[in-house]
Amino acid sequence: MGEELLTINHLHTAFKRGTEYFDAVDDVSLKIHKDEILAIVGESGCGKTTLAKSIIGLHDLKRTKITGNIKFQDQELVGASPEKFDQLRGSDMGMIFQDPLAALNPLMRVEDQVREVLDYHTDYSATKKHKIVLKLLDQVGLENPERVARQFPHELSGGMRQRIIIAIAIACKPELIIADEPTTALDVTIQAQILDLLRSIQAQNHAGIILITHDLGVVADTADEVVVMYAGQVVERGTVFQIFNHPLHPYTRSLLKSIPQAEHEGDRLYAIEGAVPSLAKMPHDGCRFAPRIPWIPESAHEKTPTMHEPEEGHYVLCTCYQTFKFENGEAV
Ligand SMILES: Nc1ncnc2c1ncn2[C@@H]1O[C@H](COP(=O)(O)OP(=O)(O)OP(=O)(O)O)[C@@H](O)[C@H]1O
Repeated sequence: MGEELLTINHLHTAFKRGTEYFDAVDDVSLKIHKDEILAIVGESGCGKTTLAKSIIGLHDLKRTKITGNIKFQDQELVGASPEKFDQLRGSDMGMIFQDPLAALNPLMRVEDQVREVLDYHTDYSATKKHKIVLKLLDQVGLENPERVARQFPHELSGGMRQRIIIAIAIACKPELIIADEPTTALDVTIQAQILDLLRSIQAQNHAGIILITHDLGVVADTADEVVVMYAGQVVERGTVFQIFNHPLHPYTRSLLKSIPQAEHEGDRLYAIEGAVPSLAKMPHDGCRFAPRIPWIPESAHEKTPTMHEPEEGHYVLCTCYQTFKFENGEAV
């Protein structure tokens, strides 16, 4: 494992609604190392994007309260100044978001958009920047970089646009890349290519990558470590092998069951009953997943759930992971 890159301890990110603050990220702790892809998974509304934005300093601090610690390299990011984040974003930290069209400027040619980040963070000559832009476009798998550099975003396919976003994100060789649903807007074949690209960038640049997704299917052969979030909390974390081969928390078990399987094509897809509670309705006591697994008796949950480590490096919140129900002879 590479050296530690980012360590988050007891992070709370709360949004102001009226006069009250509500935690969208509630006591999250995790670590990412260099050379590692850490996937953060969970349904929509579990707090994944809120967590990512806390790391890269994109919250409006007039309406958001962040407490706890985010240590990146040797710097504390909770409470860091906007200038500090401006300096980190694009240089030490790269970002890739879901919708490449929204992230690109429709009126600027590709070359100008990729070069912008070099203009901001380096004092290279124009010729050197031009060379770097072409090299980056080639590195992200775009054929004919000279031509692509002259094009506008609307002239490119969705997959090509996402490659441009990745080129911008890696332009300054960041130590940490945060990719928030980088493949959600793309079709399945392109999805696989973009994930391959992220993996090869990680291998070449030795970066740490945080891959945020609601889809456990994309995690299986991309990630090294997995963090499962539910209702603002980490409910399970472990290596990709542990999470896929020995999932513990009933939420993780349900997420895995809801991945479409080729051999069950045509069967009804498993869906987790109920929905993630909204911030205002978030229960503060007990296991937050309990209302969605009524078959697990109350006595199986902890009143105040704690993190357990039933096997080395594999963590799970609440004792309810020890209870299973059997459906068609299968434990769920
Ligand atoms: N700026 C904001 N102000 C108030 N509430 C917010 C804000 N951003 C997110 N929330 C709320 O915080 C909770 C977590 O949202 P978040 O977007 O982090 O979840 P997510 O897991 O990333 O979901 P998605 O995959 O849909 O982006 C949700 O209840 C959401 O409504």
